[in-house]
Amino acid sequence: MTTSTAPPAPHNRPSPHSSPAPHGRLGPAPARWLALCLLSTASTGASLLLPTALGRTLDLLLAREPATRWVLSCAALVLLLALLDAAETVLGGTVTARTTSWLRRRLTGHVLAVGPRATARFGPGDLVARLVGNAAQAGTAPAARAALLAALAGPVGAVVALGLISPWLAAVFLAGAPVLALLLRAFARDTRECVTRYQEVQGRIAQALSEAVGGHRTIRAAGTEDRETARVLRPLPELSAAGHRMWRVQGRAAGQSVAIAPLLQLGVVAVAGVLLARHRVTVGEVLAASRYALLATGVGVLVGQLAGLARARAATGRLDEVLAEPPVGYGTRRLPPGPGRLELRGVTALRGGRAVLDGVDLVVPGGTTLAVVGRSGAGKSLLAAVAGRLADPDSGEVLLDGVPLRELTHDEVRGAIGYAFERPALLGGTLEEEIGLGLPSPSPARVRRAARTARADDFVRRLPHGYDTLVADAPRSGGESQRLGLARAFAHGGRLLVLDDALSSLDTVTEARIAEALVGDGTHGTRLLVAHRAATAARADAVAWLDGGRVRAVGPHAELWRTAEYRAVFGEGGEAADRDASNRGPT
Ligand SMILES: Nc1ncnc2c1ncn2[C@@H]1O[C@H](COP(=O)(O)OP(=O)(O)OP(=O)(O)O)[C@@H](O)[C@H]1O
Repeated sequence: MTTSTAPPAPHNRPSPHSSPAPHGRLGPAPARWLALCLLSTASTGASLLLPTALGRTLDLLLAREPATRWVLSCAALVLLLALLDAAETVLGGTVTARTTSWLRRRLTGHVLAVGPRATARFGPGDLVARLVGNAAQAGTAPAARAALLAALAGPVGAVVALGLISPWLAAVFLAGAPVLALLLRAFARDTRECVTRYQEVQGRIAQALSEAVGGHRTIRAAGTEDRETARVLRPLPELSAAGHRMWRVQGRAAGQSVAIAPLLQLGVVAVAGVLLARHRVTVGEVLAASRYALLATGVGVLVGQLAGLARARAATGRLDEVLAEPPVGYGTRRLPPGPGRLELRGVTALRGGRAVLDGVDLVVPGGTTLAVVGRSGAGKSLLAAVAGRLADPDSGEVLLDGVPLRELTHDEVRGAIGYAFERPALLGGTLEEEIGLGLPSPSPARVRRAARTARADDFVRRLPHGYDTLVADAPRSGGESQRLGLARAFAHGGRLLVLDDALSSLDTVTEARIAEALVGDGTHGTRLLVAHRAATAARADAVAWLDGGRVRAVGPHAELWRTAEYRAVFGEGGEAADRDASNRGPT
């Protein structure tokens, strides 16, 4: 069974989910994001006005002049700050939630548009970690960016306000500002590095865990639970190291800012004191200057915002890696009417640097059945995948009724080709929905007819809710699952049906009945069967004998059977040699 994936099609066309361009910096709700920026900036503006208002109030009170208006202004500013803060929290949460949901939708669509190549490159566990954890972190990016803008506006505004009180005050602060700027830059860089590392290790743990969950029977049978736990958790020390480094970086930045910020504040207040003594500023202005100095050196706020943004950006980088994988491209052509003639012309497919299919030429006339046989690893599953455009060849062409599959639209190719696999993936609906999967409007009669042909109708009807039973509530054997997969393929009814080892778990009687129905009634179009049993091959109109990725011979089974090497493919019991069905995963 092929677990591999094809390299990108040489002439990909964009699909609805295809745009690999990284998402916009403003996220999916630019109006809300702008509103958030305005709110944050307004909040910063109000906090910048407050010291001036307080200073002015103090001056008036000291001069025993009426200050009611200014006292009320101060109260209004404090109230405004509280309201803006509440609005910011609500709007920030909304922007984050919308961005996260948008990213998850986009990533899910993209992963499915890329197909098995995405799973092969990242692994299912890591993909889930990116989709769940990293998408949530990346979703905070627009709100974090807005918060950082506002946090930066605070110190900038405070320096301007200091300059308005006295240029000397601004000069004192600006003398020390480069050190603060360098400190923040180094902090942002170091944080990003360790956060990226942290998230990458998390992804590896998730991947190992998903392998362990998928293989729990094997682990239990081998009694290797402890070893497996140790394997899943092996990256923990790396995770811990990255976490500790993150705290060290944060601690160092906080420590350095604690050392520098008070010095700067002290300098500003000292100069303000000198200016007061020389009657160049008022007492109220000294009060305002001391508060502006606090605002200007608000590195603590900036450090927090920067750390949040670094986390969000690192997560965004991990999502962008997935989004950069090109999706499968489709063409614009439709199929002409035809019997379902399948043609492979010089098909070569590389995997792991070697040609798993090597210049395969095959023609399956419309309405006939071709069995593909060969030893394990001969390339049968890859040939089945290429024939139904689940993978693209690296060179050569696959044509259905004379049209290259790559030139067909998505709906045309999926509507024309039905599939059944050794282990069908049943995706969580009712059995009726699962059998009708992919059909625009599957009628109950069509679903039941297909189930009867696949010998699935009996056991489905024995279930308490029959066809309405949810997949999760339908206990089934491997053979019963296969029959549901076959029913799905029969219900599909396209002009080409590809069965990739889809009869292997059936008892011989059931297999014989299904194969007879499939081959005999002529309603299933053209059929390509990957077969391990000699009896299945014998029922086909012709057999393609695959050996080491090449077609060794094509002909009726009875004719090929005269060759000892062909017989050896099926082994003594009539089954293909060297098979190890136990390692195959759901398809
Ligand atoms: N991504 C990959 N990287 C390297 N080799 C791969 C990859 N995918 C598949 N192969 C190899 O390609 C060969 C053909 O695989 P395929 O699944 O088509 O064999 P098969 O004939 O269907 O075997 P079986 O009868 O055991 O199912 C195998 O040797 C397999 O190891």
